[in-house]
Amino acid sequence: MAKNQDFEKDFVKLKNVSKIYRMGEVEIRAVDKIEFAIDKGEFVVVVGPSGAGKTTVLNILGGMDTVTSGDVLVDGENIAKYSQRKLTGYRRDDIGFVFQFYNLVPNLTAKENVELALQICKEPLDAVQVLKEVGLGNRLDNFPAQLSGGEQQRVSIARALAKNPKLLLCDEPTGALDYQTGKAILKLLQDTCRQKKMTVIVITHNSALTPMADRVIKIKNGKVSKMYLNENPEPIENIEW
Ligand SMILES: Nc1ncnc2c1ncn2[C@@H]1O[C@H](COP(=O)(O)OP(=O)(O)OP(=O)(O)O)[C@@H](O)[C@H]1O
Repeated sequence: MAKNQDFEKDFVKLKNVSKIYRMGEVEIRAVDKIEFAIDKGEFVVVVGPSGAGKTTVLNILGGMDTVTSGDVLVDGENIAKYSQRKLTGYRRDDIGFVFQFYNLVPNLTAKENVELALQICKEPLDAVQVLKEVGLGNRLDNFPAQLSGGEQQRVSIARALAKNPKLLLCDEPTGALDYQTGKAILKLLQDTCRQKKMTVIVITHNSALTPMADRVIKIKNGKVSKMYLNENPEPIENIEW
């Protein structure tokens, strides 16, 4: 992968970021002075046990949650210092989110689900074009209930990609899918990263998936326990788990 150009380095950078939830007397450090950086166009896998803080980190990066302290730099902007109003714009224009459950609107077709999301963002791509790219060119007018789980997840990925986001954030995107379908979705995410030079961050609890990533970030107890780069990331097809 052609990297190491200065402008692509540290596209995302978390500096000394903490997120503390206070529940009465109890203090939960979901994220504890975490630090890491990601270059532009990388395919990143975030792994760690349940409760390690993975979702909290992703939600902070996506502007869905705020930090207790620390700095969150995305494309040179410190979003930790954003007002609520600026964060709303950031979520709308700069972030594509893919969740375990697809969150499609049941009474809208695949095409309408994507178009709906595009109504609120600044520089959207063409909904039909993106649906074709994710392999759904012949399912544009189907409702979610007429699509398989994998196809519904493709719609939700198209919905996120059509926003032309700076970051594509995926929280357990294959959690509700069977093995083969999950693999196909991960392949789509890896291919998208390569073809669109999109920065893609995928959370998983499955450490067998780490060879597919350019960068692996292991999180434990709200901190990075290990981070490394794979010189030669494996195509998903070659990974078995
Ligand atoms: N809104 C909240 N209020 C209180 N505690 C929270 C809240 N959100 C998360 N936590 C706590 O913060 C810690 C980290 O949670 P988080 O969901 O980020 O972990 P995770 O690594 O994504 O886990 P999982 O793989 O199970 O989803 C957990 O102990 C969790 O209970």
